[in-house]
Amino acid sequence: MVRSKAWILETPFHGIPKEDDFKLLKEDLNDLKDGEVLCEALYLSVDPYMRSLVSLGMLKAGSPMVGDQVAIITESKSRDYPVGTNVIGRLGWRSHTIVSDLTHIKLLPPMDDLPLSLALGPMGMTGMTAYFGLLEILDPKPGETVLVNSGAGAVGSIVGQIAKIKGCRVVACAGSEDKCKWIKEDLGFDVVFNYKTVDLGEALSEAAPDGIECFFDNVAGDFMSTVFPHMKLYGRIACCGTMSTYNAVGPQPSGPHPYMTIVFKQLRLEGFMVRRWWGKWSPAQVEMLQWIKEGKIKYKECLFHGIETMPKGFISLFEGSNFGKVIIKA
Ligand SMILES: NC(=O)C1=CN([C@@H]2O[C@H](COP(=O)(O)OP(=O)(O)OC[C@H]3O[C@@H](n4cnc5c(N)ncnc54)[C@H](OP(=O)(O)O)[C@@H]3O)[C@@H](O)[C@H]2O)C=CC1
Ligand SMILES: CCCCCC(=O)/C=C/[C@@H]1[C@@H](C/C=C\CCCC(=O)O)[C@@H](O)C[C@H]1O
Repeated sequence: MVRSKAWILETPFHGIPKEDDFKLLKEDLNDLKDGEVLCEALYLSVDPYMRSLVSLGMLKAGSPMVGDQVAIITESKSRDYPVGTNVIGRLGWRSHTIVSDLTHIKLLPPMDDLPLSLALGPMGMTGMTAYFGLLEILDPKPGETVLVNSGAGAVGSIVGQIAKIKGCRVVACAGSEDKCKWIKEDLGFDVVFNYKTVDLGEALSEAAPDGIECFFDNVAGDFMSTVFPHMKLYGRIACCGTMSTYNAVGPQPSGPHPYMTIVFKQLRLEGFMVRRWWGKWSPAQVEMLQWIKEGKIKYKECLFHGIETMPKGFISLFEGSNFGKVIIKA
């Protein structure tokens, strides 16, 4: 008999999630039926969207926490997935899972000798978000200025590096001096500032006196409103996420938004969900693997140890204490 540990949402979040909002349950799993496999989590992902699922009413009190994990098959009654196979799947915040519908798991992308956890970071959902959000939505040209916020995060750090590969000038910001040092010195972004300690408008005027062609926005809210006047004519904005609003309590802030600037500068804003390019993930992963092996894409992981630490890892995303991709090693 296998005992699984599984996190549920006990109390819907109010503001920034708290450890008390979660509850860890223990469940005895049944024996496998024909066609089923038993997955044991190796690495689990925590991501900002999990917070927004509560605001959207998609996660309620008592719901199992959702999310991707890299797992190993430890028991199998399926020929397609023998014992020892590594897989990735949206299996939730749980240590062991019986999978009956095998479309819920997939083989990992080819990763050579890279750590398996990268299938949740640069080789996985966050890396693909950076890849497609930048290349498909913004389509930056060599010499153009690309601005990215949350620049030391899982998505932002990859956005900036791909923009550098494409010959762009990268302006990025992050919320601590350590993060700024990493993205400036190790990742080679051109202009970096700590948005918490500067006047954002002044920092942008200084960083991009001729204006910004491409803005990859992970934050939205006042940050985005402040950026509009610094955009160039026909500037492009990829709306990737809204870190500044996920923990908002009550009605969402309504502005001010410089709408006239959007019209006058003929800006293009486009929201996206990375699954739009699901069919193109494989070649993108091949290119990402190559860039990582060539040292053109560097990555940082913020590792938490033990499934018990999942709420802590998740909360770190909203405290800004994470560096790169937050991963829980089971
Ligand atoms: N559209 C899509 O398909 C996808 C969108 N996303 C979005 O991409 C964004 C980045 O995700 P991800 O890279 O995983 O997360 P990160 O690794 O960037 O972690 C979140 C970071 O956001 C910053 N932050 C936290 N709270 C605030 C706040 N109130 N205002 C401004 N910044 C804040 C912190 O960095 P700092 O120290 O710089 O403040 C924190 O470290 C999110 O908005 C996410 O929802 C992610 C995946 C897919
Ligand atoms: C729901 C707000 C999402 C904010 C941006 C973001 O981080 C998106 C991440 C997606 C995530 C979406 C999960 C559920 C969305 C709601 C249901 C649905 O339409 O499927 C997950 O799919 C990985 C990222 O693509």
